[in-house]
Amino acid sequence: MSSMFGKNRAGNLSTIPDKCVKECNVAILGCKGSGKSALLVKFLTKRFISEYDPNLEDTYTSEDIVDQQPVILKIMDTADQEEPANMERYLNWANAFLVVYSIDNRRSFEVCHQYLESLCQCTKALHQERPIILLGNKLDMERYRQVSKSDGITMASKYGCLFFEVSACLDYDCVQHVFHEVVREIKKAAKRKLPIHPLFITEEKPAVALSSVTPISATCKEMPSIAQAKLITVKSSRAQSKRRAPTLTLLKGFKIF
Ligand SMILES: Nc1nc2c(ncn2[C@@H]2O[C@H](COP(=O)(O)OP(=O)(O)OP(=O)(O)O)[C@@H](O)[C@H]2O)c(=O)[nH]1
Repeated sequence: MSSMFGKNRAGNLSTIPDKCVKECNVAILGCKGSGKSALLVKFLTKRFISEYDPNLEDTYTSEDIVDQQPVILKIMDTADQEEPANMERYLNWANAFLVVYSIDNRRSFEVCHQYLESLCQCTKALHQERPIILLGNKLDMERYRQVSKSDGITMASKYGCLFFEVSACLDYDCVQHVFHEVVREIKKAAKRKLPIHPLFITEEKPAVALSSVTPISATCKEMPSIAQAKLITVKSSRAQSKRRAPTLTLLKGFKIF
């Protein structure tokens, strides 16, 4: 059933105008400590946190406006231990991926290589496209940089991803821009009539996916069975044209004020 659903959705995408693209599921991948949670919290609240429980996987929902169109962003903060695991599970759920490394940690960059390789292999096998953005985090740690910007660009080019460098603890606008780019990329993929939906749908059904700054263009991509992932809805004040960050309880068990 889920498989059929996936195919049907894919088939209908060509007839779906931009304004109907309402929902997208984004999985944030990357090794421990790369700053996935911090980036997500920054996007949701404009704040930077440094405390977290690294072992929990959660999914958050944010209502936002991208290019004057409302969108529901569901974002999964994954918690792989050391290396890519359970890629199928992610591929079954996500419309797009943010693959994160820390510019001051070479190992985290190498793990991204594994993620990108896995994602591309899976999406190729499934003949599907999932937008991917390669994201170098902790730009504020420039003086400890172990991964050059050109290394990031090269890897992104290789896998047909967009590429950005940001800092979760600095400028909010840059972080927001990345998430909005994901939405634009998903929209572009939908316009190209590519099947950006999961082949297997669980309770977490992406309605229609969505997703351009910078560099390189996207090529490969594809999805998780959000097993027991906790879903937390954050009614973003941004969606209501207010710039106040909401108070919410989320992120791996921590309270953010
Ligand atoms: N200097 C700096 N530190 C950051 C930044 N982003 C995250 N951190 C710190 O890096 C550490 C790991 O951040 P997390 O957001 O928990 O990383 P994660 O990828 O979610 O890690 P796991 O939860 O273990 O998967 C924390 O101490 C954060 O405070 C950043 O942009 N700059």
